Amino acid sequence: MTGQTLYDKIWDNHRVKDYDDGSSLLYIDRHLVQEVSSPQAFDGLRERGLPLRRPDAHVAVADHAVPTRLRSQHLPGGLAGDQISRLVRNAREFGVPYIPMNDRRHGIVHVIGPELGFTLPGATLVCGDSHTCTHGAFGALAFGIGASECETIFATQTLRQRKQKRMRVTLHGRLGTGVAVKDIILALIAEIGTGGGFGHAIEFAGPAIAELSMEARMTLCNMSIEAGSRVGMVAPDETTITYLKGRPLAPEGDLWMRASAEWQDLRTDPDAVFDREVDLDVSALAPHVSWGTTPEETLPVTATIPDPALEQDAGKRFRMARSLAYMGLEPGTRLADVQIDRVFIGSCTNGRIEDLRNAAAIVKDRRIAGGVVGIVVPGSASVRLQAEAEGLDKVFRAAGFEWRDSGCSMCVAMNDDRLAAGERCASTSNRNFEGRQGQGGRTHLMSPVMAAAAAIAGRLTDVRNLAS
Ligand SMILES: CC(C)[C@H](C(=O)O)[C@@H](O)C(=O)O
Ligand code: SF4
Repeated sequence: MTGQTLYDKIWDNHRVKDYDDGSSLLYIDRHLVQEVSSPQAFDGLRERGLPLRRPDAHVAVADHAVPTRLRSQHLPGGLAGDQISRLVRNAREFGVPYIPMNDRRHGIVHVIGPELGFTLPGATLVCGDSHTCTHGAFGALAFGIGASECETIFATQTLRQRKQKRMRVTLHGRLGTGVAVKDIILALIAEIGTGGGFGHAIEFAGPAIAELSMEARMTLCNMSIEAGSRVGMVAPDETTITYLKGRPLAPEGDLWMRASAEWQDLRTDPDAVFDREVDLDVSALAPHVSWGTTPEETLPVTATIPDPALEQDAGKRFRMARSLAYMGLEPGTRLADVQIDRVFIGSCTNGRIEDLRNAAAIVKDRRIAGGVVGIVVPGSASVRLQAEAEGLDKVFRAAGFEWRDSGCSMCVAMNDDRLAAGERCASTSNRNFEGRQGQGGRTHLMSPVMAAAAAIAGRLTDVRNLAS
């Protein structure tokens, strides 16, 4: 028998029973609950008169709909306000631990799970949100689920799942100056496509991973879903254990000693076989920006906008032309000549402390270009407070950025922060489809340092020309 992968091991540890059709019932250790995907699940429980199987296995927080501008005690109006107040009511009624909007622990689900030590290696963790793959950075088996599945978890703490195929992405080499882990994942998606990881659980491995911080690993795993894979994981190591030690919900004392020793051994066996292997040398990577309306439509910032007329594949040609029309771009234009109106630094992809430190280092003692509006939205209150303690808020403000409260903000047009039609945004988020940041809004995905550089230049620009 060949060895097992990290994914196989966690899967087996949580398998309650197998079904004839090849699927299995998995025990789910943790469930994060947000305001957009949970109302239906709570309604379902109410209708069926079911209690929660394990209230302590859940944490609820409102992140998509919360306002980020000078938050007061008041809820926003409309759908956003309704979603938040429903979550508050549901959490109270069903006994789910709830983190209020103005709490020091508030933030985007995928930022606070790790911060609280709610996300742990070897655990199964789910959330009614596709970017739940972020938590795989800790060596957890984490994936997004649908609203009806949230109800199943609430009621039974189990979920019937079909096992994914195994895929390993091995990263070699060292990132150059000004090149970020966001560039790795954008380059990977450009290469394998938005369907490249479909049906597979990705494990990111290789020498380049060992050097990455937890923040960077989370950025990488966060965008696995943009490559079509619901699962992206990294085996736990010293970096993981150092990050988790002393977190509010992490084990303590003897339990910590035992758990951390087990986590050290939680890795893919050397003789394990993957269904698909991809290798990427990160040393030669340039900073990337997306030019189209899928994360796959991404190029090095040094490139020019591609010409659909040169594309052989008819379907692809059509999609490219459509993307360019929506984005208001002409083939042959240098990416570095594309003017921008807005800059968004934040989201569960790049709203962590390291992201803000890196972006602040670029904007320090510089000014945002005239006419550009930039907002910095920490992924959590804890990130905001840490950044403020380090004076990063002052650096951003002095450069002309708005400094906001935690939330999903302009990553998704479900709150007050959104683009107007035709506005072009340099964004550190993860999705760029039509209307994602507001109807008619145009998104260019990039790393925090690239977004910071774009703010200063007033156009897409190669951060390596700014960094001194
Ligand atoms: C609204 C929510 C359920 C959605 C998701 O599933 O990911 C959102 O977070 C997103 O990033 O598109
Ligand atoms: S920050 Fe964006 S990607 Fe992340 S959970 Fe919120 S809306 Fe989804």
